[in-house]
Amino acid sequence: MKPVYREVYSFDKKCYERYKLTEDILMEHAAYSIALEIYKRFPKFSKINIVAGPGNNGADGITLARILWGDYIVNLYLPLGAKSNMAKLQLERFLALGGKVKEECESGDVIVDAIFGSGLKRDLDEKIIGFISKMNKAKAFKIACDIPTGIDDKGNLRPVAFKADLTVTMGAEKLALYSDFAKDYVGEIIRADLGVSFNKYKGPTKYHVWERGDLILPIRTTQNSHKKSYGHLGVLAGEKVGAAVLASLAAFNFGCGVVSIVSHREDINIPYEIMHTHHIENFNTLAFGMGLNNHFDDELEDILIFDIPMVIDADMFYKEIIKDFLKKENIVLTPHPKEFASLLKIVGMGEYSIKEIQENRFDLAEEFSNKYPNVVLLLKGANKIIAYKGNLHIDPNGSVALAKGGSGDVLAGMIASLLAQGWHPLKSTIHASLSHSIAGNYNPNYALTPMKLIERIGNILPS
Ligand SMILES: NC(=O)C1=CN([C@@H]2O[C@H](COP(=O)(O)OP(=O)(O)OC[C@H]3O[C@@H](n4cnc5c(N)ncnc54)[C@H](O)[C@@H]3O)[C@@H](O)[C@H]2O)[C@@H](O)CC1
Ligand SMILES: [K+]
Repeated sequence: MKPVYREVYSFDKKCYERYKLTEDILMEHAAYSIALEIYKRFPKFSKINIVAGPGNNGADGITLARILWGDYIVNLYLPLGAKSNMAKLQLERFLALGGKVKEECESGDVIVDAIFGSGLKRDLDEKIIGFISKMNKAKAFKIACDIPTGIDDKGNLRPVAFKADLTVTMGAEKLALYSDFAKDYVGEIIRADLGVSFNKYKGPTKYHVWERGDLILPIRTTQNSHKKSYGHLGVLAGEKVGAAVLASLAAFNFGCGVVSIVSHREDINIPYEIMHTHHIENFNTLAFGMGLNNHFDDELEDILIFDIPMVIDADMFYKEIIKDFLKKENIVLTPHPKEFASLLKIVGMGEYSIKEIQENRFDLAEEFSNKYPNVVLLLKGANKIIAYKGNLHIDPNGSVALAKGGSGDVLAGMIASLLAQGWHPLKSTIHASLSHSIAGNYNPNYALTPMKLIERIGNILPS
């Protein structure tokens, strides 16, 4: 698990005021850390094109040009000139070394984007959009300095962005790098230290990114146990029975001891390993909402009274009674953006389009979590956001292979499975999400079906 931040200005300030470092020292480290990646990856005299902007992101780029000059063929471009004091100073140093500023773009082995960083405040103008589109089309390895130009501090595109293979981010990782929009632009992310260790640089945060190595699986450790030691999950099946079947199979494959489908219908096909009942019985966990429609509407009041963990999904986010479930403990919600919009409307937190939800995912998830601190919210997306007690946990490990009907039912089943096995709701949600993401990295990425995904849950290797 690694910490990420909305902004790092306060940490830079700490470096200046408390640690007595200067902007010059920080910048030297910033540029050197990009140089190091180039030295590691490209032979001397490769052609490095650096496009630098007018501010200090640009100044990082000009500093890099100076460091590489003599070892590489360096082409420096300044489409907007050098305006900040540091940019001017770095340019002076570069020119003193014999460096030249180029006018016409040339092809190269590497393109470094140092146009705008954390100072991006408004949409890019036509000139820069043209530049970025040319840079994106170039057949070169693409490195973004701090953050790809065009991604703002919320992680939104303004309106286009540099498409990096590698982002070297300065000081600490920014939350914006983990927005759904940023996922196609950041490439590999490397953090650069700026003259003090990360431990001395960083501060407390409410934002955490979870990595593959953090995964905990429900490995059984006690031989003297039986099926009920691993919980009995009930999944309510409504109109679309398939959704409940997928959730049930996922839960069973992820370690739950017994899984039952509750359905009022007789005529449904249920896999052999899943039990079938007509009534809610002695379950220790319940999952419902997927494919439900109005099938259990008369019983939701009774379900409210059960004091067991519950995973609530899909159709439940369109029902007023959801408000009462939010008052309970041990509740996990798993909406996709459209369902989240409906949920926010029902609880009186505003009316949002799906686009607005996506542009404000972090803010809205955090706001919801502050209002309902005891509920675990998992907001689906390219990078899943898990919110609990006002903290955000981000799972960026998933892939586009998961963008398919049924993936969400599998995820809900996996979370319910860990709840049934006695795990805390937050821990259940984080590790089910990570497992879902890891199992969902599939080649070819168009061919992952929910049944294959369920099969793969059983093949994740413990780290
Ligand atoms: N503060 C520090 O101590 C350090 C800063 N560093 C670098 O400095 C960067 C931040 O520098 P700046 O604050 O100068 O900001 P930028 O270099 O990102 O932006 C420069 C200026 O461009 C203007 N601008 C914003 N959006 C624009 C748009 N769409 N079109 C045209 N102009 C626009 C703004 O006036 C802004 O101040 C970081 O991203 C990082 O790369 C690093 O050198 C490390 C140390
Ligand atoms: K940049």
